[in-house]
Amino acid sequence: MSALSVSGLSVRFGTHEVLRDVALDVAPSERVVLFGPSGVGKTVMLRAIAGLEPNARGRVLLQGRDVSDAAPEARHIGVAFQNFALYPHMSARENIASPLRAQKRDAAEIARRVDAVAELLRIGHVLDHAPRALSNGQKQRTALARALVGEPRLILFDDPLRNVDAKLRYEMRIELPRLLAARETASVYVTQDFREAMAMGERVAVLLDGTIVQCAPAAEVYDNPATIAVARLFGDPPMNLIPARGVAAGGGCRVNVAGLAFGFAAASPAEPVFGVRPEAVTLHDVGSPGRVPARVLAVTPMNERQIVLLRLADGTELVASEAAAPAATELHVGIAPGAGTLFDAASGLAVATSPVAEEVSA
Ligand SMILES: Nc1ncnc2c1ncn2[C@@H]1O[C@H](COP(=O)(O)OP(=O)(O)OP(=O)(O)O)[C@@H](O)[C@H]1O
Repeated sequence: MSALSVSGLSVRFGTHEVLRDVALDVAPSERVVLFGPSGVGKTVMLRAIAGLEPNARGRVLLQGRDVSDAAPEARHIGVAFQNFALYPHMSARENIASPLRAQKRDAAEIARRVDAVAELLRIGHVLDHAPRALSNGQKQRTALARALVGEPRLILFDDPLRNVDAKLRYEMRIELPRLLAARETASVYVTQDFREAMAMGERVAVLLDGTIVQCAPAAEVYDNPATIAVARLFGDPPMNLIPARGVAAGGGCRVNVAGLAFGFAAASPAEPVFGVRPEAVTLHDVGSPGRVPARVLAVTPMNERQIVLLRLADGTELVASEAAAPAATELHVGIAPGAGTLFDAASGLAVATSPVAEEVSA
């Protein structure tokens, strides 16, 4: 039975429809990332699941139990927000204990569980501090401890690492999935950072224009984005999107992309666009069939990689991601075998993946 099952979720503020008939299922212990650009409705969706959004319509089931009309405290969901949301007048210990007090647990049990979760998150030594006397990292850990302490079956994370430094973010990307797995806790984790989505989510749900346009394992969203909009958002540098020409061939189509040709097992859309990740663009010193001449326009270092901007003979610009900067400025470009997605510019949808490279006929 799903840890969380959302269906028909709609939220409207006046004439602004933020969410439209959204559905999402989260399996027990599963980590799902809710990914999307700023203002798309990620926080609104979490608030609706938690019972904090009065404008929400639709059904929310937790372990099969319909909580659509239940008050937030009756849902037993852990929540961690990006701004920590600690009570300023309470110590870290009292903050962490607050969900247990709301559940009317006895004092001995509260003390035991707070100590255990504080030890897990390495904040045992600051439990008596007020939030203003905690570092940002300690505040974040206190907020996480509060979300975990009631041992909820589901935790909602609203971009919890947005306001913390790079070191803590890195630590938490490793620690948090371990912690959630050890406690068999399902989670919905909001972020607009695709790297965080890749690190935190077993599946990524991409929210755009009021609906979830793709919900799939993180690597699949990266390799095979369902729409051009997802391809533009998910990845940095983003996928190359190159207008192409397509003709029917065999049972599928043959697509010409800046002097290269690929066969896809689908009919050609009227306005084909060939998408390819920068990592799948290969650079070579010598030409051969399946390669086209290119000139290096710029090389920019990015996270240990070199981002190479290229111009092909027909004027197409393409980005490659390389381990080292190319030595020459005139070189030859190919596409890794099987890489590439065919999109339809008219609908914005992906229509085929896994192309077969073909010889270019004159
Ligand atoms: N109470 C409200 N009344 C009116 N509009 C609201 C209300 N709450 C949210 N909105 C609007 O709903 C939209 C979605 O907001 P939301 O905070 O969910 O975005 P988000 O995807 O979480 O963005 P970010 O990543 O920047 O946090 C925004 O346009 C916001 O202005």
